[in-house]
Formats: sequence, structure tokens, C-alpha cells
Amino acid sequence: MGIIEGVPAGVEITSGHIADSLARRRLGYGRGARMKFEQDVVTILGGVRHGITQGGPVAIQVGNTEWPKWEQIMSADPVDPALLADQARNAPLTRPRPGHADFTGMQKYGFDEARPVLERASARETATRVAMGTVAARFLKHLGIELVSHTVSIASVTVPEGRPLPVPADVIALDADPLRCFDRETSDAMVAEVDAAHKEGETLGGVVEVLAYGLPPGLGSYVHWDRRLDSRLAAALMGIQAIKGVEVGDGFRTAARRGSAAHDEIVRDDAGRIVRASNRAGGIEGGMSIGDVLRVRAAMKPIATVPRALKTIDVSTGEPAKAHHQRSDVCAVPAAGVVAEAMVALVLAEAVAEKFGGDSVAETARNIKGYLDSIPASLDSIGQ
Ligand SMILES: Cc1cc2nc3c(=O)[nH]c(=O)nc-3n(C[C@H](O)[C@H](O)[C@H](O)COP(=O)(O)O)c2cc1C
Ligand SMILES: C=C(O[C@@H]1CC(C(=O)O)=C[C@@H](OP(=O)(O)O)[C@H]1O)C(=O)O
Repeated sequence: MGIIEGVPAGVEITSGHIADSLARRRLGYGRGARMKFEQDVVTILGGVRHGITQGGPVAIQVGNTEWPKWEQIMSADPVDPALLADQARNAPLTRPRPGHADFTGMQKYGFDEARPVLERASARETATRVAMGTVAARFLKHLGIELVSHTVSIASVTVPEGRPLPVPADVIALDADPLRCFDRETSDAMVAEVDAAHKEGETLGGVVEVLAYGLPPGLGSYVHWDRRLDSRLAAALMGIQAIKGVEVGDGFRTAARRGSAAHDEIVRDDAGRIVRASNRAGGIEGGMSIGDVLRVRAAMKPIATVPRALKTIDVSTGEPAKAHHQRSDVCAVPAAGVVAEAMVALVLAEAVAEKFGGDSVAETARNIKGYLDSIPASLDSIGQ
């Protein structure tokens, strides 16, 4: 269940839009069995009337069709222990997985087994973030801002440098690709990499990229460190389970370049308009959007539940053991891309609302137009 506050009136959103986004999050070659049998059930609880936001907080519940099987085990109210005794899925999880929240979660909260930790630490929670992000993306779409996410690498298999970026019209094809990768040959190699890992009882991570088209210049701040657009995007992306690194534009690759090859020169195009000669910065300078395509990447570590189980200690005996493994994803990078897209949508929607306000989306659009029209010709630039 999630609540998104500050959505203006007039945004078109239905439970169908949210269900479509949630279906995208379940995609991806390498996801585990759970994705096949478990279904998301979307209910918009408030803030929307006849498919249009009304200005109040939008509350969305994402139900899980598997819940009946867990109703007693995860019951909020006490349950007769006799009802739990013969349920195999209630067996105490005392062999914490390295790389997951299990062990430190038990230390922190004083649990003697990992069930309460892993159920709450699970990326299952990202379903709600994607639901919230769908509302944000619908708001942004009214304003001509559109997002695309895609997989850049799975383990060491990477889309070659220099390929043209996918655009919003490519989203259907991207979602149809097993790894959400727009480069056919690389996608085939990624499928082979997942198959090999699966066969060897291994798991994989990778890198996803989120692009945003149509942003006006000036979202974010060069004044406040915590309102910088890059700092907010980094926090939102790092807040996704298993994300270990974030890159804005060419990020770490830029650090290896000389200054003259690192920045995006300001030039006039053939029509005399002010443009950038490149987009290495990923559409952000000085903590603000510059009006070019926004480009951020997130690196995901391999899934912690490794079938070829890692060494751990059984906390019930104190003896060395192998970490518990029931089932898991081999690779969830494509899903992480959809989650990253939702998180970027939420950050951008907040930054747009902060700069342009508006009780209705029409008012927000008027305010953006007024701002853009007020930029003098000497400073007027166009995005790539
Ligand atoms: C979409 C998605 C699916 C995931 N699926 C699994 C999984 O099946 N098994 C697992 O052990 N971890 C999975 N994870 C990763 C764990 O949630 C993550 O490893 C754990 O929270 C610890 O990571 P942290 O150290 O970054 O918090 C998934 C993460 C994401 C974003
Ligand atoms: C359920 C989802 O992802 C889960 C995220 C997850 C984890 O540890 O993060 C572990 C797996 O679940 P289990 O607890 O059965 O091992 C994934 O299936 C989902 O994305 O909807």
C-alpha cells in the first residue's frame, strides 16, 4: 500500500495503467518461479475519480494472490501455534544468506530467525514503488516528459559503447526483449549468460539505465546540496535493493578523461540555435537539469540467494552451514530497470511540482510554458 501526495488534479490514471506497469516489473529472463504463479492485484483506494486525479493524495493497494497461504504465518494478530506447527513454510530460517539483510537484521531487531527480516527486506516491496511511479510518470507525460529504461549489462555482457539511445517509441520493443536490452546481439549473449549461470547454480547482477526525454532546464538546485537533482536521483536509485552504484551521464568514465573531452560544449547548430555538442553529463550540470536527455545508471549486485549456497553459520546450533535457499531469481536486472524508472519518475515529478507548482496539471503546464517563454533569446537553448 502506498500513498503519493502532491499530485495535481487532471492526471489520467486507471488501475489498468498501474497493472500494466506492474506486469512490466515481473518481466525478464532469469526471474524465479514466484513471478509465474504470484499475481499483483491493484486497487486505487482514493484520490482518483473516473480515471482522473482529483488533487488529493492518491492511495494504491497492491494485493498478492499468494497471501492466503501466508495469512497465518504472517498474521498481525496472534495465531494458535497448533495451526502453524505443520506448515513447512513456517520452518525457522536460521542459516542467514550472505549479501542479504538476514544476519544483521536478526542482530538489529533481536530475532532468532530470519523470516521477519527477509519478508520485509524483500524487493517484493518495489511493486508499490512501481505503482507510485506510474502515477508520477502519467503526470510527467501530460507535460511532455517521457521515460525509458533499459538493460546495459548482465554480468560482463555489455551493450557496446556508442549505440544510439533508445527513445520512448522503443519501449514496447524493449519490454518484449527477454532482458529489456535494445541491442539484439547483446541480448542474445545475455540470455546465454543467464542460462550458464542457472546451470552452474550461480546468480547475476548488471547495470540498467534510465533516460528522461523532454525535461525543461532548471529542475533541481545548485544552491542546496540536498535539492540537487543528481543527489536526489542517486538516493532514490541507491534505495532500491541490491543497487550498489549510481552513475550520472558518463559518470566514472568521465573521471578518466581530460577536461576538454569530458564536458558538453555550448555551440550553435546549423539553424543558429544554442545546443550542446554532446551529452556526456547525462543532462545535469550544477545539480540542475540542463534541458537535454537525462541519463542515469544503476549497478545491481548478483542476487544474494545463490543456489550453490554460500558459507554461513546456523544460528540455532552455532555450527558452520550452507545459507538457506528455497527458490530465487537467477537475475532480476530487467525488473530493477523498471523499478529504477519508477524511482526516477518520482524524483522528477517532485522536482517539477517544486519548481512549477499547480493545483491542476493544466496549471503546471501553463507555468512551465510561462517559464520557458520568459527565457531571453540570448539564453534560449534546445535539448538534443
Ligand atoms: C527486482 C528485485 C528482485 C530481487 N530478487 C531477489 C531474489 O529473488 N533473491 C534474493 O536473494 N535477492 C533478490 N533481490 C535482492 C535483495 O532484495 C537484496 O539482495 C537484499 O535486499 C540485500 O541487498 P542490499 O545489501 O543492497 O540491501 C532482488 C532485488 C530486486 C531489486
Ligand atoms: C516477490 C518478488 O521478488 C522477490 C524478491 C526477493 C528479495 O529477496 O528481494 C526474493 C524473492 O522472493 P522469495 O522471498 O520467494 O525468495 C523474489 O521473488 C517480487 O519482486 O514481487
